[in-house]
Formats: sequence, C-alpha cells, structure tokens
Amino acid sequence: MITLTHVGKQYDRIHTALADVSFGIEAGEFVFLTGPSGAGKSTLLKLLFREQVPSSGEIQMAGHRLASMPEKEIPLLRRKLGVVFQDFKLIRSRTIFENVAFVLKVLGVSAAEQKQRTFRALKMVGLQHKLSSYPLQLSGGEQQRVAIARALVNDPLVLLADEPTGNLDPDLAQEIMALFERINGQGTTVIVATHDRSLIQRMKKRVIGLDHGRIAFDQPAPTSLVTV
Ligand SMILES: Nc1ncnc2c1ncn2[C@@H]1O[C@H](COP(=O)(O)OP(=O)(O)OP(=O)(O)O)[C@@H](O)[C@H]1O
Repeated sequence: MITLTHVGKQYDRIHTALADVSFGIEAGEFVFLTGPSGAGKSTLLKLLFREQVPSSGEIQMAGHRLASMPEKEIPLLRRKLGVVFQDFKLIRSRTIFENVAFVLKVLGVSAAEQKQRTFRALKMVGLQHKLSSYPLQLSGGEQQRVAIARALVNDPLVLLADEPTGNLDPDLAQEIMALFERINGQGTTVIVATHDRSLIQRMKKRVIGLDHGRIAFDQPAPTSLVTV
C-alpha cells in the first residue's frame, strides 16, 4: 500500500528533516510513528499526503508515485486519504455538520447522502448531538473528534493522524484509539504519529521510531503467545 525508498526531505540548506528513510506498510496495517520532537514525524506524514514533496527518493502511496506526481493528480490521491491534523483545521464560521460534510460536497455526493454519511461519522465519535454547533462552542477534545469524523467521512483507504490524542484526557485518548482500531478492523490502513509512549505500549501495534530524520527502529506488532 505504501513504500518509501531512500526518502530524504531537506527544507533548506540547514534543515534536514528526513534522511534515507525506507520502509513499507501493507494494506490494513496499524502503525505508530514515534520519536522526539523534531525527529521528522510530521514531515513524514506531510510527504504521505503530498503536502510536501521529497527532496530525494520515491514514495508509492495507494497506486501513486508521490515524488514525481503532477499537481493535478493530488485530488485523486487525497480522495483515498483521511487526515487528522495536529491543529484540527476546522472552519470556525461553519457548523460541525458543514465542516464534516464539506469533504463529500467537494466530491459531488448528493445532499441526502452527505447528510446520512456525516451523521454516521459524527455518531462514530459520539458527537451527533453537536451537528449545529460551531467549532469554538466545543471543547478541544470535542473539536479533535470532529476532525476525526471529517477524516473518516469519506471511508478512506488510509487514515493519517498527527498527535490525534495530544489534547485529550487519557480516557478520551483511549476511546479515540479504540475508534481507530475499529476503523482499522474495517480495512483502513492507519498511521498515527505520537509522542505518547504509554499509549503506544498499550496498543501493541507496529512502531516505527524516528530520530534526527532517520529510522531508529522498526518494531513489529507483538504476536500474542499461544500456550497449549
Ligand atoms: N517548514 C519548515 N521549514 C524548515 N524546517 C522545517 C519545516 N518544518 C519542519 N522543519 C524542521 O524539520 C525537522 C523535523 O520537523 P517535524 O515537524 O517533522 O518533526 P516532528 O517529529 O513532527 O516534531 P514534533 O513532535 O515537535 O511535532 C525539525 O528540525 C524542524 O525544525
């Protein structure tokens, strides 16, 4: 589903964000990206949804070659992805319903289907009763859940999330992770960037560690021991 081959990202002459990063992610995997602040986690996610272009190497994502992909192909790529940003990126002047439905509107989905799918996505994150509220009337945790609903409304092949639990209390963080596991169980590939070691330990998934823009480790999901 996703292959990175000797990927490097240099923002300018001084800042090397990623260097010689190679790994693959199979369809249906659940992977954590971790590492200290500045390790390159956000940059890696930005490369995966083509907000940034690698300075070297190649990335294959859901049938697209991202390094050499023409700009006009970006919408086709993004249709297959759901992205949860660190800072939510909700539109303040639009209701929660409009924020989530917007993705479908852009894709030309009928009004009736927009309504049905938006309601379903908001129900998944427990916010169906906030349809008519505006983002600033919601708590940080609730805004985060709206951002997740927006990422899921299009049934993406791949869900990319940058610190999706950063603003949430531990119980809510656990709930969001349970939600991601459910989505993953339905076949969506999930990639989550996080600092949160205790969350990673609890989840028992594959973990890719970055340090100074390089892969420090790639630890497979622990397999459960079967005793006979
Ligand atoms: N737009 C940019 N221009 C120049 N340098 C940048 C830019 N974005 C990131 N960097 C640099 O690239 C490196 C990696 O940053 P990145 O945001 O990917 O790290 P991160 O692991 O996500 O950090 P954090 O956990 O703090 O969000 C850092 O040294 C950062 O200063």
